[in-house]
Amino acid sequence: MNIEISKIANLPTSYGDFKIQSFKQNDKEHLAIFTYTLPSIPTVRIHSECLTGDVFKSLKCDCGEQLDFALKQIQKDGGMVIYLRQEGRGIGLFNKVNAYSLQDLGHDTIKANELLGFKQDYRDYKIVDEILKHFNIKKIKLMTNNPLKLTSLKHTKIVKRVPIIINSCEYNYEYLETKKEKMGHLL
Ligand SMILES: Nc1nc2c(ncn2[C@@H]2O[C@H](COP(=O)(O)OP(=O)(O)OP(=O)(O)O)[C@@H](O)[C@H]2O)c(=O)[nH]1
Ligand SMILES: [Zn+2]
Repeated sequence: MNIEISKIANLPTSYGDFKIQSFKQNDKEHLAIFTYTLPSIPTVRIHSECLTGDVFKSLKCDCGEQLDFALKQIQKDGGMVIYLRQEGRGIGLFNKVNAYSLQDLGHDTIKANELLGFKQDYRDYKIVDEILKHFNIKKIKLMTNNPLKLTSLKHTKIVKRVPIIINSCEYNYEYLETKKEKMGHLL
């Protein structure tokens, strides 16, 4: 895998002080955001980009609140957010907006993808192993509810799953139900 690795920079945030490093794979510029001190078994959040949720605080999904939860918890416990540029479960922002438009007509998140000719999920997590190897991290506590993520790492041992549960609201209720019933999320 051909990866370009940036220098490390300080990233002071409203959550506290982090460091940031970018890992460039083809045209994707992924990020590791990590605490100054990393425990021997750090808490890691693998977060897939969701511009609408992460930046604009959309209530259609739980991404923004999950990122908020992860940054708070990781600032406290020590660890890393690996921010993967796999917007819309890999279909990209433009297609996700088209999928949202179909969801406005009553289709769920999976059906909307299918109506556009896409599978439900295109993400892959190989780069995560490479990023963790770069930091010499061999064991992690993984913050997720997604069972696919728990089996996605080949070089890193997940010693514990840390649930990341966000309260549902009227706008994301169906999305969370679909994740639980059709995608097997541990909610
Ligand atoms: N195609 C599509 N992508 C979506 C939709 N809602 C959120 N996403 C994307 O889904 C990704 C987040 O996936 P989730 O299933 O919410 O969570 P996860 O990362 O699989 O699992 P957790 O680790 O438990 O959070 C991000 O890339 C979002 O942009 C949607 O309705 N359609
Ligand atoms: Zn989202």
